[in-house]
Amino acid sequence: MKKTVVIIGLGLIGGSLAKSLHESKDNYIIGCDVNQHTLEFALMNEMIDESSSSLAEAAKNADIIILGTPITETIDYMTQLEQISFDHDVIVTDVSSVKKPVIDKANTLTNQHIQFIGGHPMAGSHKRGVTAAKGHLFENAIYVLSPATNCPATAVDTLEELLQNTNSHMITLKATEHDEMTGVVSHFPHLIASALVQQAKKWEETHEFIPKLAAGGFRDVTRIASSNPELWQDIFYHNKQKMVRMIDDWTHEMTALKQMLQNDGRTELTDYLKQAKDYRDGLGAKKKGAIPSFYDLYVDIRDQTGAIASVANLLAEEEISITNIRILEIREGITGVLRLSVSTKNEQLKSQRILQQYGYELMLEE
Ligand SMILES: NC(=O)c1ccc[n+]([C@@H]2O[C@H](COP(=O)([O-])OP(=O)(O)OC[C@H]3O[C@@H](n4cnc5c(N)ncnc54)[C@H](O)[C@@H]3O)[C@@H](O)[C@H]2O)c1
Ligand SMILES: O=C(O)C(=O)C[C@]1(C(=O)O)C=C[C@@H](O)C=C1
Repeated sequence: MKKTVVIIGLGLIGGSLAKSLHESKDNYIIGCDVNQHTLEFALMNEMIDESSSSLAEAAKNADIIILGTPITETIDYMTQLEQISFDHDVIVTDVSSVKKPVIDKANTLTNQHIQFIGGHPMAGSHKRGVTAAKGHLFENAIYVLSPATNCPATAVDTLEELLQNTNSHMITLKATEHDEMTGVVSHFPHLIASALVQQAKKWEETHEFIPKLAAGGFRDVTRIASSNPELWQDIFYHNKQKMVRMIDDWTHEMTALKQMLQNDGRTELTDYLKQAKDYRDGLGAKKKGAIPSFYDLYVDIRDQTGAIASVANLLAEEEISITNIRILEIREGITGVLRLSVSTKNEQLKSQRILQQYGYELMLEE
């Protein structure tokens, strides 16, 4: 029997979920959003079967409700859902980047029909809104689930079954450990990226050529500073204790680096950089466990029309599937670097052989 899935908030994440869930004919998707254009876009692009402006109406018939809204709105919606008289059990999940405040709220709900499971797909982008949504956004990504205290295991099974459509890897984490870990590898880096951009902006006051020198390195490390400011202040706010602790850690780290420089500690500094490099290089090399492997190739390409398509076509002809593609640096008139990711070592080596045959210069990274 078809499952009725209500998605509230059809932006980048809610819209991407709508797209991937709608691909299965087993789901009937009802979309709700404060933005009328978003609903029209979602209907027109067949991301949803029906739109609704009434949460109560839509929720009544739902088997599963997904809150795809910013965290503060998600918590408000949980209060509203609590008031609805359901005549059957309904699974409610969210996609918020911070889990503790959401799970704390879920644990206070007394509506016996609500089975709450916190959710967080670990994929996204600096873009926002329904037009940025992609059906394959969560492919190979980690999807964290954090069930509320009284949530039955059968509800988790049902949600996992639904989310199979996303082709993500689901893992269960406690809210606090989730927030600590995402604090380190997601939230804090966003804060630092914005701080780096602010620093460059200040230096530009006395060095106006700075933006022209901002090449691959600066662009790589600050891409996420282009994310939605309202959304990110909400994430920082809801994870503020962890953020404050990480700012202290960071200050300590910077002080240590400052001392190395002031003391001419070149060996110490090399060791520090080497340790960081080894750890960073090892991130993609996990052979087992929940984190999928990615094998990267860095290909030199020229700044000319069709350069990327040529590389992609050569690999497609050999049925090598590219799991990620990124231009790291292209400057007018000279070569740039294309980073391609594939899923296995074999595919990486095969890609290397094919591209070298066609004269491409490249480098491999595991
Ligand atoms: N952006 C990311 O990379 C990312 C990744 C994983 C999880 N998340 C989480 O996903 C959630 C949504 O983020 P996003 O990036 O999709 O944002 P977004 O701005 O792209 O989408 C939010 C959507 O919610 C709608 N909305 C806002 N308030 C609403 C309300 N009161 N009622 C109904 N609709 C409302 C907006 O109109 C918009 O369509 C956040 O909780 C965020 O923490 C974001
Ligand atoms: O790729 C990006 O731009 C993201 O910021 C995605 C990202 C991340 O930090 O990795 C951002 C927030 C999330 O909650 C999950 C994923």
